[in-house]
Amino acid sequence: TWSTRPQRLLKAVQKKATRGDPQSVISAIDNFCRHKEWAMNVGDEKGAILDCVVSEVNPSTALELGTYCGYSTVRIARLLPPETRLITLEFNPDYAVVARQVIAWAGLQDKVELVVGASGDLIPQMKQQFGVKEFDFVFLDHWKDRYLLDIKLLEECGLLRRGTVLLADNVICPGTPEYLEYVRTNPRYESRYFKSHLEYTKVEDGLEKSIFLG
Ligand SMILES: CCc1ncnc2c1ncn2[C@@H]1O[C@H](/C=C/CNC(=O)c2cc(-c3ccc(F)cc3)cc(O)c2O)[C@@H](O)[C@H]1O
Ligand SMILES: [Mg+2]
Repeated sequence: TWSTRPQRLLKAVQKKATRGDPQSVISAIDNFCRHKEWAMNVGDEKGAILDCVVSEVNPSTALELGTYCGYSTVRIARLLPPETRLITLEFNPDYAVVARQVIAWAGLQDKVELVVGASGDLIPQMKQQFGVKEFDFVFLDHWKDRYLLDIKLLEECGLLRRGTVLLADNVICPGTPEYLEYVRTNPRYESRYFKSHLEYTKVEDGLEKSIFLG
């Protein structure tokens, strides 16, 4: 039976990275995607911007929409202080199986709660089932036509507070026009574009950082 790209990415991590060393996991994935097979991880260039924003926010509770192979999960979780946690939502069980092993290889499983399911179903459960009061930071990197729906849902569920930072990947490529329009025109958000490139390419892409004003 043929392996999938996420399974081949995981093999590269287990071969090249050191257990318990998140940076070596990040480097192994970036090398695999740059030299072997492109994959839709946020990558090293946009990843450095992600690192800066996460470090600046220093979130107690963070949410990631779209785990995929766990690359950005590792990038975020490695920066979180003890007793803080990252909840990451992934609806493809096969991707979740790979991501759990990538996160474990990095030694970050105690900081990360990977939940298998659709964001639209899981976000309304965050308070009751997952004991979340509110999120300090949200990274959006799932289906691009879900970004706007899901931040409206987060608003409705009272999961955003004054100062919550939303960081959205791929606002140029593949693009998230409705989301961009909303966060840039809605007075309840203060938005800023970080110009970068599509992971592992020279194509323009960028991250949109939006602060919820309450
Ligand atoms: C139902 C809501 C919901 N709930 C929970 N999990 C969900 C979900 N909807 C999706 N997922 C999971 O998230 C991941 C999908 C991510 C989607 N990402 C891109 O499409 C993308 C594409 C390019 C690109 C491709 C080709 C090009 F030529 C250029 C650019 C670059 C990028 O950085 C990209 O992120 C998968 O794990 C899904 O299972
Ligand atoms: Mg992306």
